[in-house]
Amino acid sequence: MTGHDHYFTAQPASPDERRAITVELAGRTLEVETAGGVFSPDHVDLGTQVLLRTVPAPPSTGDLLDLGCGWGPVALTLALASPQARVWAVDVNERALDLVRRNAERVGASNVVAALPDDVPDDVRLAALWSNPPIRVGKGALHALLLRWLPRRAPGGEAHLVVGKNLGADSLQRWLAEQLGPAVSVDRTASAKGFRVLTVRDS
Ligand SMILES: C[S@@+](CC[C@H](N)C(=O)[O-])C[C@H]1O[C@@H](n2cnc3c(N)ncnc32)[C@H](O)[C@@H]1O
Repeated sequence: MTGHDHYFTAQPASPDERRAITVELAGRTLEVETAGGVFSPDHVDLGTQVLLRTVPAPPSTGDLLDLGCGWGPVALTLALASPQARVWAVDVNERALDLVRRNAERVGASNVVAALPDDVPDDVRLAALWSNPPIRVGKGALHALLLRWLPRRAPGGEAHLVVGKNLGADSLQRWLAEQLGPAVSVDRTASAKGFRVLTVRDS
């Protein structure tokens, strides 16, 4: 991928090159489809693994969000863990949305809704938000993204974000705490393999 072909563009220029990989998600061995031009196409990213291994089980019902779904490891985990919930798999990359749709069908997760950010109805309130967010879009865009979605938590809804220690996890934690104010806490709930999980919830 070149500097002009990021995985976070709507239509990546790099060859689609579909491939099947075998992954462990939600305690199951699954074959999923990935492609060039999406994030971490050959394996479940290490940061994503830290998120999935350390965060407690998601709520069993309500609207759950995987913010920046890529080919779908987080959304598929949420959907298989909580088959009664509705799982929004959101990304700006249309190739990623195509893959997550196909992967949900492959693993029998009929509760995944793949959507562009603007296609999630405004009245959806999130019982949980899990994300390996797109740090590489730059600080301004990342901050805007988080301030767009974190306030959409339902009362009691928790957000879990995995961020590399070297990619500004600690400064992001401080910034979120300042922005979100005293009604919300931003805690470091896990630290492993060079990643931190930040949890945002009502104080
Ligand atoms: C670090 S990757 C994580 C992908 C996937 N969740 C995983 O764990 O493999 C971040 C994702 O966020 C997406 N993204 C970038 N900007 C976004 C935005 N404004 N809204 C939603 N998703 C975005 C990227 O396209 C990318 O797929």
